Amino acid sequence: MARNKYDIDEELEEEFDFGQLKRLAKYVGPYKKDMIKAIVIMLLSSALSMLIPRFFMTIMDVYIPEGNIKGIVMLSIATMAIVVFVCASLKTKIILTNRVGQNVIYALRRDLFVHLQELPFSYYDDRPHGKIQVRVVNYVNNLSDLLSNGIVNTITDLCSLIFIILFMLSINIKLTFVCMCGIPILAVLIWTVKKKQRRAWQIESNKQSNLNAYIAESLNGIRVTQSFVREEVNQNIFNGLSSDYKSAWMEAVRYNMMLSPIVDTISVLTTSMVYVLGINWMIGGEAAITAGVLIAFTGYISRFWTPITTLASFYNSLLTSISYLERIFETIDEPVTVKDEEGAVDMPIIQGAVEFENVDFAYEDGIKRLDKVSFRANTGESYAIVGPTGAGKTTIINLLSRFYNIQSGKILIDGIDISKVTIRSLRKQMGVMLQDSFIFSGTIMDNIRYGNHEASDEEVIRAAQIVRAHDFIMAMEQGYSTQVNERGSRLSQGQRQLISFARALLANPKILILDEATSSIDTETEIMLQEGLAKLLKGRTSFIIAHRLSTIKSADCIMYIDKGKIVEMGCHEQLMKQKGEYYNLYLSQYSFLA
Ligand SMILES: Nc1ncnc2c1ncn2[C@@H]1O[C@H](COP(=O)(O)OP(=O)(O)OP(=O)(O)O)[C@@H](O)[C@H]1O
Repeated sequence: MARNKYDIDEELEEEFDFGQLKRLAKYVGPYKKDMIKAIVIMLLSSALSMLIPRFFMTIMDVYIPEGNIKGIVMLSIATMAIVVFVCASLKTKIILTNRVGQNVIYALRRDLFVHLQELPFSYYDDRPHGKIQVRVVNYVNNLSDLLSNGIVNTITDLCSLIFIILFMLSINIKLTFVCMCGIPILAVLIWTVKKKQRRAWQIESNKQSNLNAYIAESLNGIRVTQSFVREEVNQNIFNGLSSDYKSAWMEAVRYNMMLSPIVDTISVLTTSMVYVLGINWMIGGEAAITAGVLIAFTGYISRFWTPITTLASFYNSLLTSISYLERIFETIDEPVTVKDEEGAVDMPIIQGAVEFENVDFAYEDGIKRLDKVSFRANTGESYAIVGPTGAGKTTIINLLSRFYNIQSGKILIDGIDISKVTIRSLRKQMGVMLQDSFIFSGTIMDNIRYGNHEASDEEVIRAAQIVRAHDFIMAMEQGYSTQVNERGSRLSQGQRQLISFARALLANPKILILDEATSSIDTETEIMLQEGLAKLLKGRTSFIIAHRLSTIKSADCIMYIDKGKIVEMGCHEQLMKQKGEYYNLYLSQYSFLA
């Protein structure tokens, strides 16, 4: 039930939020020393390189007329030494800034991932996974340039600009003002496109997110796509999203591209003005303007526009990055709605008594999926939950593990309200096998051990034996060390279920929850599995959801759920005598025996 589908854009923030940059600065904080080192080295190199045009001026106006060869050689050597120093400092800066950039990206990505691990089911119910993934991978990557070069370059370029202006002023004030007269024009142009440019990058990030969401969805559903021969339809949807992304990117880049030619044009115009006016003033007999002054000025003008061009491109990448940062921090700020309450204590060792007291629950506001559900499950007994599709069976067990918060009522384990204990201590004592028997990439041994990472190989094998998975695992080329793919595409559906079953058992839980655990397992294996389970379930409270009633006939108690309410409750014999909903369901499955 995705509120935010691949073809629905995410909301865009109106205002340019400088707070995002402040937050980013906190990530850079730990690497202050490296940043300062890089800035100092670059400032030094920039200050030294400012001397070069001055050297040329001295050579032209003083040493050449004087015929001072020694002076010319000395200044040439000094120029070469400065060039070597500039190259070495550039290399050091690249190493330092890349280190800082990559460390910050690492920390941001880590925080995102850690937070994503904490977000409740409801967050994932509402979003396509592709839109989440694009934030962790692409958006964070896109910050790389801003972080690795942007910050240091901006500071050093700003300082260089100040140095250059000071040096130019010290040579000739009039020519300096001629050179600077293009800056207000540039500032007005940047200000004019700023809003549109920012919006264009926000739209680009939205379109990228949509495309990613669709790719992820299509890959997950590729089997269904191919079996229903939907490739062409999907191709059209993909083309649409891809071309939206392309157009959004072109539009955003158009603004970025505008800046560089504008800077170049202004730079060429002001440089020409410096030459034309400078030469005119020199010919007109202005003593302060000599050939050396004009040559030195030429050197400074080219340097003057270089930092302005880099600052302009930094401004571009800042606008791009802000739109990504907004999404990244939005995810990190997403509230963890299912979390430990203040003062929550660890759940003591669970005995297994479970009680629902008038529990109401809705996934979406106003649509109740459980309505005043109340029942009591005794320690060590097995409870089956049956009922029509969509009745609320999975919802009940989702609430027992506190995957969602309930709206009203109470859920108690051993008399303790589960909302008052830490989630970790609660879930660690439960063995849950969800309908989705997810298999992770890795070995079969790793997959079973997911239920308890401290379990020994023997314990893993023992769990697999109980659920009758051992034989098929041993028949595979490398037994428990066989590599399986994500989602377990090398395994049959039944084999995947057996592996997740073993995983749930390995947690050695006091409360075991099985949601359609055996729906894809053949009857013969299931009968064998039931024998093993009967022994294993002793002393544990279990909740078993099953559509196949043979699986749950022997449960101590069966609850029949319909439309979010418990309609009937009792053991198989009692419910059969009652001749109600359970009886009808049973007859519908076994009428051939009658
Ligand atoms: N994440 C969700 N967001 C919104 N509605 C949901 C969500 N999950 C389930 N529902 C709705 O809640 C109701 C109960 O769903 P639930 O999964 O508990 O049914 P179930 O009895 O386990 O069904 P089945 O036998 O098909 O597994 C259904 O109507 C379903 O559409």
